[in-house]
Amino acid sequence: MDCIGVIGYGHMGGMLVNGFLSSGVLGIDEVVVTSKSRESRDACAAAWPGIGIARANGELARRCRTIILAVRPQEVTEVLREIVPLMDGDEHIVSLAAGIGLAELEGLFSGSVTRVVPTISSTVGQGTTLICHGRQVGMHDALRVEGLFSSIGNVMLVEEEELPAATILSSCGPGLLAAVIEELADAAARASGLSADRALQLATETAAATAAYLRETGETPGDLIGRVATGGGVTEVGVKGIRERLPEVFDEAVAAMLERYGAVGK
Ligand SMILES: NC(=O)C1=CN([C@@H]2O[C@H](COP(=O)(O)OP(=O)(O)OC[C@H]3O[C@@H](n4cnc5c(N)ncnc54)[C@H](O)[C@@H]3O)[C@@H](O)[C@H]2O)C=CC1
Ligand SMILES: O=C(O)[C@@H]1CCC=N1
Repeated sequence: MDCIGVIGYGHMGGMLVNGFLSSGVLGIDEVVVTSKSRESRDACAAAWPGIGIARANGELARRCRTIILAVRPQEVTEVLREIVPLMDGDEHIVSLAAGIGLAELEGLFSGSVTRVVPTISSTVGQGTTLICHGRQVGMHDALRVEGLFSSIGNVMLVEEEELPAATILSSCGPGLLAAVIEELADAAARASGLSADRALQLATETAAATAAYLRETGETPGDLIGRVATGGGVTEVGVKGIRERLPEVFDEAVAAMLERYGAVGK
């Protein structure tokens, strides 16, 4: 059987297994998992009774044609060196590792390789998975991977040179926006008698509602600000301060992330 193997059952590996099985795109007998930590293997077996848990990465590689590497970037080389000698060569390696390029992956496995960048928001069926196929990937394998990830959210095909910036937006983005939501809520709570819990509840709901508004109306953020900020009113003084200071903050954050992106896994 053409099983899907998932090496690493951490945040991403766990999310993908849950998503693929919950959506029904894969059956329980079509997934094999390995993970270094005993706790995560036990958690997987408990969450999905009957799922294949391989004793070693090599065993998984012998059983599966599509192999998803959901280990940290610094662990990718070790895992590929371990499994490639045991593989036939017609497998499809799907790497989630941020910052590890196709050339590096193809240097370790000369067959079909795809880079995929999921997002934690696919836990709730939202957000966009980025997909970048290597030159060796045939139509059948490409469509299979795109179909798998479509079951947990949107997918976008990207060129490899677009991946760093696209990753920051789509995949790091939930972390960045969560920090913004937290800071906004904390500032409001500090300045008032509103409890921290209620401030966070309001800020979170407002973020979700604002994204829904922009998505559904097609308005730009500038259009929306124009509707909210009554002339001489409250919003405009806040937006003015943010527009003066945020570009520098975000330019620095993006520059730091791009620098780290180029160094991760080295
Ligand atoms: N967390 C995120 O939102 C995103 C992460 N990624 C990428 O996904 C990959 C995984 O990230 P996370 O799930 O956050 O990491 P994590 O640290 O939560 O999970 C890594 C898993 O790999 C296992 N592992 C480590 N060495 C292993 C080995 N030799 N054999 C088998 N299993 C091994 C660990 O036990 C752990 O379960 C990374 O390469 C990351 O760049 C990509 C997009 C988003
Ligand atoms: O922070 C990270 O390195 C991973 C890759 C993209 C999102 N999370």
